[in-house]
Amino acid sequence: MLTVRAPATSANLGSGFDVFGVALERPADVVRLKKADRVTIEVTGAGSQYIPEDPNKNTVGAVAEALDAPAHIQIDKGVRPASGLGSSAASAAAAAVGLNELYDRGYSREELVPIAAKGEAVVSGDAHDDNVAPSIMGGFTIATEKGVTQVDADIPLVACLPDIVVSTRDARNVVPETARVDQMVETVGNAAALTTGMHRDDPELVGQGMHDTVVTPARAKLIDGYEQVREAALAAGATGVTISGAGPTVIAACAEEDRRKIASTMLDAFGERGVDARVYQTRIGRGAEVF
Ligand SMILES: Nc1ncnc2c1ncn2[C@@H]1O[C@H](COP(=O)(O)OP(=O)(O)O)[C@@H](O)[C@H]1O
Ligand SMILES: N[C@@H](CCOP(=O)(O)O)C(=O)O
Repeated sequence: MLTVRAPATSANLGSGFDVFGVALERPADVVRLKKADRVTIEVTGAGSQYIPEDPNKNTVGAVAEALDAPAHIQIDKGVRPASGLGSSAASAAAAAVGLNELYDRGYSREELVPIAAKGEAVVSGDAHDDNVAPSIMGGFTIATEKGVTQVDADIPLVACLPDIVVSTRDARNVVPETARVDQMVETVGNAAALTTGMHRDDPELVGQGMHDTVVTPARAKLIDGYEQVREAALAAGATGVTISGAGPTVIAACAEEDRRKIASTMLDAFGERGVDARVYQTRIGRGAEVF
């Protein structure tokens, strides 16, 4: 029996749609794996009633198949599904890291990223790597077709999860098919600022780089109160605010000393719209850990 803790992640960070991602210090999924003749899955924890235990429908089933590694897989969800915090990816990342070790397959962390992404294809129809990459490798990741670049960044974050369900599949359907050249120019500038900010552990530069006028405005319509929460967080000192992944979580970058105030301000702003929410005061953290 092997236990793996794989962290929640925040993908996109505004300017890095389908490319950027960060591992969060908390929350996380804890997955226990035992060799078996066939794949069986058991799910407990946050939102487990909405997660299928059928290996053809759970992200870990696709990973076990890709690694030819049948096992009994117990998933204790710390990351609620359809949260924008890489819930489906956290389980897939844990399964990839755990089964690789259990069956001694010898893949590197980077090689496990496309394998774990096969799980994402099961739920969102697309094998995007931007959640599984940071959940497996930790820190800030840039995932492209050429592979993953990883930086051990340290930035304080607030992730505010409203009691709204937005499935990644639905949120991908509202992404505009085209962007203007001026939006492309702005996106390149913001993405470059964010990447430099990650290298320097600079929350100002990271926050500045989270601005996006292409994908975020289209998706904001799916999150009741998004604009109010964003403005409240910025007024409380956040250096940047955007939708985490496909939403509905709203994520803010900040200086350490402002984090607590920003967290309570975001909760209050959702509350004023009559939306219950929970908040994680967190920071960029490590990738999947095996116990
Ligand atoms: N191991 C898993 N953990 C979480 N969700 C899963 C898992 N396997 C399948 N799913 C399904 O994936 C969907 C949630 O994934 P997604 O919409 O990408 O949300 P998130 O942004 O939290 O990853 C739900 O329909 C859920 O039932
Ligand atoms: N790049 C993807 C990321 C989805 O993240 P999730 O945490 O909502 O699953 C997208 O924006 O569609």
